[in-house]
Amino acid sequence: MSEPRLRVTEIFYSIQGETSRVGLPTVFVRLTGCPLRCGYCDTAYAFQGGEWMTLAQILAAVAAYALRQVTVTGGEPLAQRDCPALLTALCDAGYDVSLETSGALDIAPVDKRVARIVDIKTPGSGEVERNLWSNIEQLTPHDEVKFVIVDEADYRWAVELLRQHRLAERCEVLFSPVFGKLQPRQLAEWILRDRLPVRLQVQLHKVLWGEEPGR
Ligand SMILES: C[S@@+](CC[C@H](N)C(=O)[O-])C[C@H]1O[C@@H](n2cnc3c(N)ncnc32)[C@H](O)[C@@H]1O
Ligand SMILES: Nc1nc2[nH]cc(C(=O)O)c2c(=O)[nH]1
Ligand code: SF4
Ligand SMILES: [Mg+2]
Repeated sequence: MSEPRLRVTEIFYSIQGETSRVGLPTVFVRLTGCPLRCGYCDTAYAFQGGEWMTLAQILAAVAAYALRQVTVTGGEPLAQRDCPALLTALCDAGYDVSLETSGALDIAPVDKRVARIVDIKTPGSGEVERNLWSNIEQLTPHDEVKFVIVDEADYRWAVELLRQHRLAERCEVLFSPVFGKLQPRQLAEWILRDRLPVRLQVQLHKVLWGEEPGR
């Protein structure tokens, strides 16, 4: 077998802006390419291009930041064959590793030490038919599911899924408004009204830096 190599758009460090790890200084490895086209995607610059890197090159670039938290994202990281090998190598190197994934690809090959953040694509994303529903049974308390919500119809849809699959009993559940499209305050009011056992999250990095790439 050839040495694992991945196409990488950027490796940078920032304040974690999403998930329950929000606020922690984190190194991000953004892998190139995505088979989905969510209407709201804020990372379309990662669809093409990138640079091929070996595992050793990626590990060296991550190590240079001297942080404990590492997030692998994209694009859609699991669309690259060698992503599971990268995640295992990062765990072996002692990092606290999380993965941001669209929920369209099987999360089973991912190292169990990795916190898998699984986005469930809503109708408003335009990619709802890509959800791989078998991922839900694989979620553990170490993982998180996330709904990125465009409008009230998306909200209602997410609440229905939450109840149907008892998601809050499986793992942390995140509800996040699409930036610039749904007011965080509106989503907060709905969550409070319905007494939902979910965590509201806004993208903290956009509060801090706006929509700058590499943040
Ligand atoms: C850029 S994606 C990369 C990982 C993977 N492709 C996914 O969709 O989960 C990282 C996260 O950003 C979210 N996201 C993308 N654009 C957004 C926006 N405009 N507002 C809020 N969240 C957004 C996605 O839904 C996803 O949860
Ligand atoms: N600061 C910051 N935090 C993030 N958490 C998840 C991100 C992502 O793009 O997946 C992200 C990102 O792009 N920037
Ligand atoms: S799956 Fe993620 S990277 Fe791909 S288009 Fe949707 S939000 Fe963007
Ligand atoms: Mg982002």
